[in-house]
Amino acid sequence: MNESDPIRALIDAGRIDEAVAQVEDGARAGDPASLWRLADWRLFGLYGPQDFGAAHMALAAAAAKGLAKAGRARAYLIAAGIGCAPDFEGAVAMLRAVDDAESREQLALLEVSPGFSEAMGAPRTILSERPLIVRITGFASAEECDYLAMRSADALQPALVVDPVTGDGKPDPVRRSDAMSILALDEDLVVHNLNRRIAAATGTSTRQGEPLNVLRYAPGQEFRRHHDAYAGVPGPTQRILTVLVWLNDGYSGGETVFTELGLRVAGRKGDALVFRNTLDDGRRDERGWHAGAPVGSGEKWLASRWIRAGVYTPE
Ligand SMILES: O=C(O)CCC(=O)C(=O)O
Ligand SMILES: [Fe+2]
Repeated sequence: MNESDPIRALIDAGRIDEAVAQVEDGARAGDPASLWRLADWRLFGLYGPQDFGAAHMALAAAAAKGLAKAGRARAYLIAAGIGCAPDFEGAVAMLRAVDDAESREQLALLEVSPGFSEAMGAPRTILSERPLIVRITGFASAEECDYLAMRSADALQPALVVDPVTGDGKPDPVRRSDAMSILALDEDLVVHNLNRRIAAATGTSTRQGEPLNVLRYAPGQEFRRHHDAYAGVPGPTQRILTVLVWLNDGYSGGETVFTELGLRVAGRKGDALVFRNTLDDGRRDERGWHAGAPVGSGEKWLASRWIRAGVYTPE
């Protein structure tokens, strides 16, 4: 029995109709916690249909009652264009209106982070023409890098690889690091701003990106030689591009090594590496095999985003 959360307790007991009725009654009465729960259910289509409009309305009502996290969540939906046209400036204005400690932190970070258009102006070095491998200097601000590492630290788990047969994640000696993914609805405006920049730098849409991963390699940990694209038939799920953002300095080893090209790249905090995994016809480019070399001393922190040929996060 879940004493602290009676709705959860009803659901766990299989009394779904009662739980739904209580949440709907609470929402109608303007109870912020019920509105928040209803928004979550409508966003994910739990205990009723997926309905982004209803989620927006519930979040707006909860925010009007003073629930700051509802205002922040709605700002993210507006930035990402979930249930509405994307409007980054409108989302920033909404965040400003929320004015709690977390929204102020996000706004301060947005102030010191490169914007969407500045992504195109950052200095680029072409490390390889085919496959295309480009290093972008100063892609992320130091503050953004610290923020990503800080907000991911608690959620880091041993990294998994996708089992090609079952599609499930499983531990594998290929990948020895800790990792976490920032799923779409856990994004905030700071993360979304980075994802927008990644989209701009690769000429893709944010919807093509898989969730941003944050990786932490301890001494001796590595990501052994692998390919980010799938070997099979090209299609919308193919991972056409990868973007890595180095989140820290101060470790030895840990270079990103393109084994077929004899190319070793040592990252600097805030720099990004963009590489194409596929040929023009969408098949895997066999020259794109790569590894994260073992870290010697210190910890290596990295953000990575795999970008698909088609939409990954549907609206
Ligand atoms: O850690 C690295 O340098 C490589 C990471 C990588 O290959 C990936 O995340 O797909
Ligand atoms: Fe990779």
